[in-house]
Amino acid sequence: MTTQVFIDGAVGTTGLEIRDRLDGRSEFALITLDEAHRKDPSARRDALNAADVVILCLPDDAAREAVALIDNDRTKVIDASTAHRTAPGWTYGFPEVVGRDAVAASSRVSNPGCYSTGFIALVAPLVRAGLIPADWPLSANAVSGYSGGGKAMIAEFEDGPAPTAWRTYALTLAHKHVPEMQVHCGLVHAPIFAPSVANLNRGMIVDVPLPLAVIPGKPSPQAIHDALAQAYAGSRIVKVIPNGDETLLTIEQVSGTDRIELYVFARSDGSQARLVAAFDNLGKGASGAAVQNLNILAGLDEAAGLNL
Ligand SMILES: NC(=O)C1=CN([C@@H]2O[C@H](COP(=O)(O)OP(=O)(O)OC[C@H]3O[C@@H](n4cnc5c(N)ncnc54)[C@H](OP(=O)(O)O)[C@@H]3O)[C@@H](O)[C@H]2O)C=CC1
Ligand SMILES: CC(=O)N[C@@H](CCC(=O)OP(=O)(O)O)C(=O)O
Repeated sequence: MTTQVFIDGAVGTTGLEIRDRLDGRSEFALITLDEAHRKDPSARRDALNAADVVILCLPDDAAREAVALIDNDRTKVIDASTAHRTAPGWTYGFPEVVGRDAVAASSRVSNPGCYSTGFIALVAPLVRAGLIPADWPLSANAVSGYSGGGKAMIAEFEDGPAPTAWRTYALTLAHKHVPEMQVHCGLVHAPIFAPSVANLNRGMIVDVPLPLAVIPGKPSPQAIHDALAQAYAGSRIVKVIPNGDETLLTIEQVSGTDRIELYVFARSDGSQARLVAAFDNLGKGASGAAVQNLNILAGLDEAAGLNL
């Protein structure tokens, strides 16, 4: 059976990447709107209600509006925006963390934020395993390619005058991804989150420092690594990289892919560790994750069409 899919926001950064991944896939038929109608609420209402699955690649307000335009109980929604990531009635679309069955059974799936994907991949299994106490004061540093800011930021870096090489932001410590990080890791306190953007198109590294020697129970780096390896055993998308002799990790090694690599780097005495997630903000951080969720909603192999 062919699944009818409508991407609302199909010519934006995330939407175009989803179209690329669906190209040539006979399991899906795309409902499209031409340039004159792609923002027309009436045309969008028709397309939204004709689809079996809609993928919202829109700013938050437009995503809420799109959901309100759906007036049947058959159309399923995958929302790539921040609008519904902690909303009641929505399933957080991180199958490796919430369970594939939970996503498969849902008609409202919120696609995780890019930074949140890295943080939650690293932290959620460790809180669940009791290796990080739920009330531990966590922090995270991160760097993103500029495509993470969508068309406007791409234009700023590629067409604007003298773009910066690197900048940090969210200096009020209230980045929009913090609530979903806290909720989906089950943390008592919001993590301190320090994102930055570099002058490269795509790619993302999220880095969580852990002072193991002062955490109750003093978990060892090996125990942390083993808990992550166990949580993602068998996943073709979330890869826990065995401890090796890496002395460098580059953002380029994962950009252009839909996988996420998790690392545990530690001092030789085991007193401190850095948990690091490396992935593509437009891959597992957005469009790759949306296609994975679409595959699940359609009852297909979750990794079909992904670049792993
Ligand atoms: N880029 C990334 O790495 C990630 C993005 N996201 C999220 O995905 C969503 C899309 O982001 P992104 O693709 O980067 O953004 P873009 O700005 O690149 O694309 C958004 C698209 O939505 C269109 N649009 C805006 N308002 C409406 C409307 N009312 N009706 C129909 N179309 C509309 C825009 O039109 P126009 O072309 O005319 O501007 C644009 O094409 C956002 O919520 C973003 O936060 C999530 C994870 C990662
Ligand atoms: C570099 C950059 O600006 N990144 C964006 C996050 C991109 C993203 O993933 O946002 P959502 O998933 O929440 O829509 C930001 O920090 O706002």
